[in-house]
Order: sequence, then structure tokens, then C-alpha cells
Amino acid sequence: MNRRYRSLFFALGFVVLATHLAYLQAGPVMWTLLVLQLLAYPQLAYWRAARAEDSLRAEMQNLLIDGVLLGAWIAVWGMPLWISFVLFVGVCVNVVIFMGMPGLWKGMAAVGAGVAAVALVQGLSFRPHTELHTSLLCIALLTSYLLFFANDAYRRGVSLRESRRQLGEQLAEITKLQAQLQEQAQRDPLTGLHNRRFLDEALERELAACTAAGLPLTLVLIDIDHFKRINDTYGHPAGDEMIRQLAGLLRERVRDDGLIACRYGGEEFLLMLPGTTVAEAEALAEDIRATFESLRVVADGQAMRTTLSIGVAGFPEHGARAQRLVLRADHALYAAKLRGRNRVVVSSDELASGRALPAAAH
Ligand SMILES: Nc1nc2c(ncn2[C@@H]2O[C@H](COP(=O)(O)OP(=O)(O)OP(=O)(O)O)[C@@H](O)[C@H]2O)c(=O)[nH]1
Repeated sequence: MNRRYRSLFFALGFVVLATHLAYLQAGPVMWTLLVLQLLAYPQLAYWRAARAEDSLRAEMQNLLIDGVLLGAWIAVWGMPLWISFVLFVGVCVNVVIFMGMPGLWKGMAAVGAGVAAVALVQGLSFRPHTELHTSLLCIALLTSYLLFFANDAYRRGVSLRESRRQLGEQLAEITKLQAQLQEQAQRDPLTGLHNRRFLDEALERELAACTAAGLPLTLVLIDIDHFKRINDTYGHPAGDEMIRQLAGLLRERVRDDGLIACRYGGEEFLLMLPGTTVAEAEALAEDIRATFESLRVVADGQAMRTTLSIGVAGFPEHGARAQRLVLRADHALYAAKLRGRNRVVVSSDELASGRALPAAAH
């Protein structure tokens, strides 16, 4: 990951340090070592990190090895001021970039270790002078080094902002899809009405709200009469069309806020009417029944007609719990079927106990 920078700046450093070696009139051994250090070593360091199991960890170690080696060079040359400064700052900037401030101490220790190693072997000398052109090249090298990193930080910042923007967009898309999925999970695909799962939750919620507000809530359970016969006579797609037509009619009648029409089962629909009394709901149910009775449903060129049986039960008269209310509406619907269909029946205590049902119902 650091190969480009290390190779580039060691190569530039070679130009700078070569001028100092020329000034020192260094022999071939020193030149060979410098070539190995500045031109061959970066490739070796990359090779080592690339082959390591944990490349990042190996590269961190490479940074410290850089520090030790450059520290040794500083000591070998008698600590020429500008060169020492540039190499020391270079090592420190590198370790801070890759390890943060805790890395600074490690970097300084590495340079110190290089200096100490040379001091042990050959003792320390102090020759701070560099030629003017070497000093100027040092300044240029350090400046370009820092500018390179600054530009890199800028580019990383830009790409980070771009990634954040893309992530934000993806998150918004996911949130939208989640909302769509949730909505679909609560809808019946044939009619687009809410499904039973949605209603079961909504009913608990609305019942609690109506109880707290002292408002009535009425359920209207609607079932298509002789629907099996419709399917058998006209075909299943025609039956579907009839279900859709009834759904359309119900949707039209419960357009007000808070009133909900749902497909409760195959050919069974439930209206939840918060704030509506049993008498109001009964009138609405009667209107729906009469409208549907006169409706000619056309599917595949065939006109069909049938009727609805409807049961009505309301809070607080017929119960205070959701399940109880649905059961009471179901009993009333059952009574409507038994009394000859095509009618609206309101729940009563007799119906709930089974006393008001014809013998066939027992
Ligand atoms: N076309 C169609 N038919 C359905 C759908 N869901 C349920 N059904 C059919 O609805 C019919 C309901 O039949 P039954 O429960 O016997 O009721 P019914 O024939 O209406 O008789 P009553 O309710 O007593 O008047 C069954 O034949 C189901 O196959 C659907 O989505 N589309």
C-alpha cells in the first residue's frame, strides 16, 4: 500500500543524498550501500509486506525499519543538519499517517535505534554542514513530500464524502424498499385492500384509542353469497372479478379517515369503523348490500349477479376486546346466512349464545 510513496521519495532522496555523497567524496562501498538502500530496499519492503499474512502489520513494521535504517545513515554521515531534519521529519510523518500519534514515539525510537547502532559500532561524529544546493534540494524534497501527502489526504476526503453520499442514497433506497415491502405485506394482492394481518393489528390499536376517547367502534363482516356457485358456473377468473368489484365498492364507502376495509378471507371482507355507532354501521351495511345486489358484474362477456350476507357488531355494546367483537360479527353473519342470506344482521346476546339461531345452526 505504501510502495508508490516509498519508491518515489526514496528515489528523489537518492538525488539529494547523492549530492552529499559527492561532497563527502564517498567511496564505491558507500555509493553501493546508498543505491541498495534507496532504490532496492523499497521494492524489498513491498515484497515483504505483500507476502505477509497480515500485510498491514508488515507494512507498519516496514515503517519502523525505514526509521532504523535512515537513523543509521544520519549517524554514518555525522548528522548533517538539513539531511537529518528531512529524513527525521519524513519518518515521523509516515508513522503518524499510518499509526496516529502513538506511532510518533515508535518512529522516533526507531530513528534513535539506528543512530545508537552506528554509535556503538563506530562512535558518533558531528558534521552538520551540507552544500547549499544539497540544503535547497532537502527543502524541495520535504516540501514536495508534504504536499504529496496533503493532496492524498484531500483526495481521500473527497472520496470519503462521495462514499458517504452514495451510502446515504443507498440507505434511502433501502428504507423506501423496506416501506414498500411492509406495505405489500399488509395488502391483499388481488384487491389492493389491507389484509387480515394488518387489520388484526389495526383493530387492537383503534379499539384502544376508541376506548380511551370514549368513542364507539363497529365491525361489519361481509360475505359473498353462493360464491362457490359463481366460481363453478363462470370460472375462477370471473369469481376474482367479482371480488375486485366488491372491494372497489367497499373502498368507495369507507373513504373517510380511519375507516378501513380489508379482505378478511377468500370471499369475506371486514370493515373497521372507528367512531361509528352500530346503527350508523348497520345503515352503511344495508346500503352496501343493496348496491351490490343490483350490481351486474361482467367478466369475459358474462354478466353475474349475487348478494351479500353481513354481520355487524360494535364496541361497547357487543364486547370490549378485538377477538370478541370479530366473533360477535361472525355470529351475526352466520345468522344472516341461516336466515336466507342477502341481509344484514346486527349481533345480539341471543345470537351470541346461539339461542336465536335456527335449529340447523346448532
Ligand atoms: N375466484 C376466487 N374464489 C375464491 C377465492 N378465495 C376463495 N374462493 C372460493 O370461494 C368459495 C367459498 O365457498 P363457500 O365457503 O362454500 O361459500 P359460498 O359458496 O359463498 O356459500 P355461502 O357463503 O354459504 O353463501 C370457495 O369455492 C373458494 O374456492 C379467490 O380469491 N378467488
